[in-house]
Amino acid sequence: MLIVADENIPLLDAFFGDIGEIRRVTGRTLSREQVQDADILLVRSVTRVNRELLEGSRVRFVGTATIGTDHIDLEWLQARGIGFAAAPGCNATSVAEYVLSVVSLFAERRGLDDWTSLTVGIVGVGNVGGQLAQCLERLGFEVRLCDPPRQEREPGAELPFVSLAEALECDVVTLHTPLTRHQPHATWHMVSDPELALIGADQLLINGGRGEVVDSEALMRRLEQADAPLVALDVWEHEPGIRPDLVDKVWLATPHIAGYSLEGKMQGTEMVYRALCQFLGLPIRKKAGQFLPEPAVSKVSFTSSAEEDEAIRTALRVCYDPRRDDARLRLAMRGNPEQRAVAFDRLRRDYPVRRECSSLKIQLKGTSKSLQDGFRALGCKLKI
Ligand SMILES: NC(=O)C1=CN([C@@H]2O[C@H](COP(=O)(O)OP(=O)(O)OC[C@H]3O[C@@H](n4cnc5c(N)ncnc54)[C@H](O)[C@@H]3O)[C@@H](O)[C@H]2O)C=CC1
Ligand SMILES: O=C(O)C(=O)[C@H](O)COP(=O)(O)O
Repeated sequence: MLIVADENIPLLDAFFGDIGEIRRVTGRTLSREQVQDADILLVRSVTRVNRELLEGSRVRFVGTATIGTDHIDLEWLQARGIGFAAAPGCNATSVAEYVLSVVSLFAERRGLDDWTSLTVGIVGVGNVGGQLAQCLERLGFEVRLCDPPRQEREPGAELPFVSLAEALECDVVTLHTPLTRHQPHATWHMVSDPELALIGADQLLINGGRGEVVDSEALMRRLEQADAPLVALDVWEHEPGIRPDLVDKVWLATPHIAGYSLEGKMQGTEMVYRALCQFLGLPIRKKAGQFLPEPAVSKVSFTSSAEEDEAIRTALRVCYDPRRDDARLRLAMRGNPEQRAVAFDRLRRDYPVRRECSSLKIQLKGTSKSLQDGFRALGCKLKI
């Protein structure tokens, strides 16, 4: 059995080595010829999987080790009877930690002692938005949730949903919707001139979903105005050929790596492995956890002198500080368009190991219950 797989999927040999022969390919440039004789195709978000790629091939199962599926023509796969699996929720914790870290930097920039005084509007309350909301609420933030499809599906739900306009009133607005083009709730360019006009200079807009959810022409126009909001973009229209002038204008610019914790990537591989085993009728013998290495930083201690917010933010940034990715992306924006696109993908391919807060043991001596609860909200292991 031939498995054609994106070389950026971690642990390919460990998970799939005894299922078939693996041919590693560059996901961005995968061609019909490379996939023609494959039985199984494993991709990440950069490969468009559709009729143009697969017509006439032997492929009978496609797996994407990602949450998003906007790069896959699901209808065509279904019509052809080709098996499919994605990895819902695999890197939701990683994205939530990215957002928390960005919010912590924003609070510092605003000179806030208490970062939980910020209100946070979450647009798209699925695996990522839901996990983020839960964590923020446990930390003491006021959170507003906007998810019209869920609001319709769950009319009697306990969760109070708000409109997009109401979410846009929050100090921080963070986008976690999939990219969709079908009405009534299409997200393509969901945030354009009218929506951007609703957020002002003391607010922060984060996009951790898909680049095309925000109209980048409109965003450029808004960022040229004196009362423009701060913007943190992890995802961009037209990746990898993103606009350097937009990178210049946004406050925090990262190369679509919010979900790039090692745990998140490895879980993505495991989920596709499990689905493939089911598809082929094979026993499931492996788990991502068995391959997780020891983290570089495993323990952090705080004493009774620790200031609560400060301690939480320190631990968060031990795991992930987006400023390093921001600096690297800005450097990568030198050169001509082709060089910039290559540099964008290289940053993602050669991404350093990043671990989630759950990899961190927090030692607390004489600290308050609320600080302990804060670390629990982050998923850290506690030693009290
Ligand atoms: N930046 C990154 O590295 C990553 C980005 N993503 C992106 O984040 C997206 C969300 O991920 P999950 O939460 O796991 O997906 P999910 O499918 O669990 O949740 C998405 C939520 O968005 C809601 N939604 C759909 N249309 C909406 C609209 N017009 N307005 C408001 N809400 C709407 C849905 O009802 C759903 O509850 C993915 O589809 C993917 O595109 C995911 C992982 C990593
Ligand atoms: O899971 C998703 O959806 C994502 O956006 C991934 O984190 C993107 O990673 P790549 O598939 O582009 O490596």
